Amino acid sequence: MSSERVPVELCKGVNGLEKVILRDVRGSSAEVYLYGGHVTSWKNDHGEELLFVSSKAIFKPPKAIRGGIPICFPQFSNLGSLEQHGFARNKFWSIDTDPPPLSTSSSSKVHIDLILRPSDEDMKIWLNSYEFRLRIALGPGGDLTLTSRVRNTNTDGRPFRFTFAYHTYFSVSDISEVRVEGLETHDYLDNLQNRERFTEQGDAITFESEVDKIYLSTPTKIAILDHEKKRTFVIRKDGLPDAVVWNPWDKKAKAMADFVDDDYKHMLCVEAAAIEKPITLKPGEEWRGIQELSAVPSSYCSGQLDPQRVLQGS
Ligand SMILES: O=P(O)(O)OC[C@H]1O[C@@H](O)[C@H](O)[C@@H](O)[C@@H]1O
Repeated sequence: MSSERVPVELCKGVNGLEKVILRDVRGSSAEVYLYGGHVTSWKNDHGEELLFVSSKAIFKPPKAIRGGIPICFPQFSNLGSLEQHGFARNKFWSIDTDPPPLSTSSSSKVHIDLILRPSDEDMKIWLNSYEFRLRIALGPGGDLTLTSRVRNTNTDGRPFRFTFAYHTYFSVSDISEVRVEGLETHDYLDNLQNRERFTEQGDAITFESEVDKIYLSTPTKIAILDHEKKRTFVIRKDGLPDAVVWNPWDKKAKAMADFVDDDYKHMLCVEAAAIEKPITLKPGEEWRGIQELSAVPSSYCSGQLDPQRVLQGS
């Protein structure tokens, strides 16, 4: 069998870091680095890359990889005493060879299960014992599903709390041509204005300057319409009420060492998250957060993209 057709392959990526390649028979694929449990590539069956990863991304611990899907856990942003976005994105995860069964359709798809457990050193920083299981599954239509299961394994009866985000960087043709549907009329905390609370207008979200907002209690479906590419990303989420929308724009882009000055034009982060109400788990309890991504050709209606068909369709 040629290596092209192996559905799950463990190999070396940038700087010799281990990565897993998932390949579906129809041609779509995904790549996951064990460093960070970090998805760095998701391609459709035409081989087109759907995620953004900066050409200046630093694939070297302890820096998180700039792009793809970093996992923010157990802290989103600086909302706590841990490092920015928590530590999961710069830990080495392991392949979970015997995960507890997941009663979802992902078992029949090409998938890989990863696990993160704290080392003794880690437990000095976050004083909790946990098991974080991450399944990455690629469907026959090219859809990519990430399922996180976090279990409290503290032996002294203590509960713990955490916040979480799938910090997904979508690849877009030109940020000025992009609209996000599904967040209009929802409340958000503006990270650029001391996290003050506002209500979004009734129109789709478009981009002409830096955006860094945490939308609260959002619908389970959000669409990103890329007018120029005639492509729509659909995000379906479960267990993740909030959604962060981030684009650093030109000034912040220049200030980031692992980002090309123009990169902001070609990416948009829409992050399925649990932030406003942190998740609390007692020992033995488990939380699940699921994000399913699909990319579909956009349909047109009187020259306009027709997001309703995407949002209301199955
Ligand atoms: O540079 P980092 O740590 O990957 O964070 C990138 C951005 O991540 C977003 O989720 C935050 O809302 C932003 O405030 C932050 O700047």
